[in-house]
Amino acid sequence: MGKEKVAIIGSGNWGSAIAKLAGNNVKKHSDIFDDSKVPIWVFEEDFEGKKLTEIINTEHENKKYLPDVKLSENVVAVPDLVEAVKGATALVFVMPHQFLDKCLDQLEGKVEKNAKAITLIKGVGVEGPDIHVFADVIQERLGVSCSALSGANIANEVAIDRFSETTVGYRTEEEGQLWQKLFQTPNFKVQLIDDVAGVSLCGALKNIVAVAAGFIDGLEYGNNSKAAIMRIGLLEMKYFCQEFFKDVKEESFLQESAGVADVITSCLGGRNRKCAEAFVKQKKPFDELEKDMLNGQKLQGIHTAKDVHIFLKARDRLGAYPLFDKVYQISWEGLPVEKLTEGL
Ligand SMILES: NC(=O)c1ccc[n+]([C@@H]2O[C@H](COP(=O)([O-])OP(=O)(O)OC[C@H]3O[C@@H](n4cnc5c(N)ncnc54)[C@H](O)[C@@H]3O)[C@@H](O)[C@H]2O)c1
Ligand SMILES: O=P(O)(O)OC[C@H](O)CO
Repeated sequence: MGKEKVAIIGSGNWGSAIAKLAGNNVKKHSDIFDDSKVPIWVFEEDFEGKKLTEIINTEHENKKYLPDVKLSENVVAVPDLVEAVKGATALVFVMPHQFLDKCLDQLEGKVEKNAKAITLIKGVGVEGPDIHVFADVIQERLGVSCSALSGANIANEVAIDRFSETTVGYRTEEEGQLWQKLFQTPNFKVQLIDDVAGVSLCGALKNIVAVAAGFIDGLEYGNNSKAAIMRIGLLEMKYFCQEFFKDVKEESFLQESAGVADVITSCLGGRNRKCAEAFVKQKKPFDELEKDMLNGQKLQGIHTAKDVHIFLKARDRLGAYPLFDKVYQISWEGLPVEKLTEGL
């Protein structure tokens, strides 16, 4: 069997951080991976008068989305999506969830038959009463086995090698071990679990909880209130998974980084939290705050709150998830933020 050829699909804040790890690790495990080139698909744009791909390929740094972090020289920016995945057998999906569908439209029928994939995207796909995790969507649409990685992983901290953990929910143990080799470093510990849905859903739903935590910060209610939001949020995450995805594993919530640890880091330090605090304090809509505060990076939590609202409404189960619903009502329907804790 030939060596695995990696391609990274997405080059934002997390995509660039993970490209740094992967670019180094293919060299460390050159018996398994082709270490000559790790293509990273870049949605082309100009930055400071140059093409972003040109900056990445000459300065080995994504100056817009992950400044001051050097990427290994084998990480090569490619503006054409189909070109980026040509010949790749290990596909890493890591773009804001709102762009996945369009990418899959372009990739259908274009990936290697023996490829496998992993998604690092946090979100869910909803159509009325139907809900899907993205690992299943990618698997279905591209015909490749797709695992999921999620955890307490603020990209800027991982990128500068601060100790962190993450969880891979694998399809097969062998694939889990491959992804572990691609991402693990002495300071980025990759745990494996046979729970693609649990890992994926924790990553998506914690973003709703992080928005609620940001509202609490905006209201200046203090740490007891924030801890209560984290506890209630984690419980709603667990009930949701168990109600709608029967095979999720209990361990994913408390024993894995994808569960409780990601709730904590996101409620303390994430972008969803930060913008939700500003939503309360600056009284501006989220799309404006995203533009003002994130320099092109994207919020996931408010969109996931809307997706989950659509799904729960279609299933007539809104009443069972009051925190998720309050976040939706406040973010999208003008409910006063002071109502957040009422009835919880
Ligand atoms: N940043 C983090 O700390 C972090 C950590 C773990 C997981 N995640 C998850 O990883 C996923 C990707 O996040 P990120 O931080 O890499 O992205 P990001 O928030 O930095 O978003 C910017 C990216 O979106 C791309 N983009 C903008 N418009 C686009 C378009 N029309 N079509 C396609 N791409 C477009 C940009 O080119 C850029 O690559 C998200 O689901 C996020 O929740 C992020
Ligand atoms: O910055 P956020 O809120 O998108 O969260 C980033 C990561 O998901 C934290 O694990």
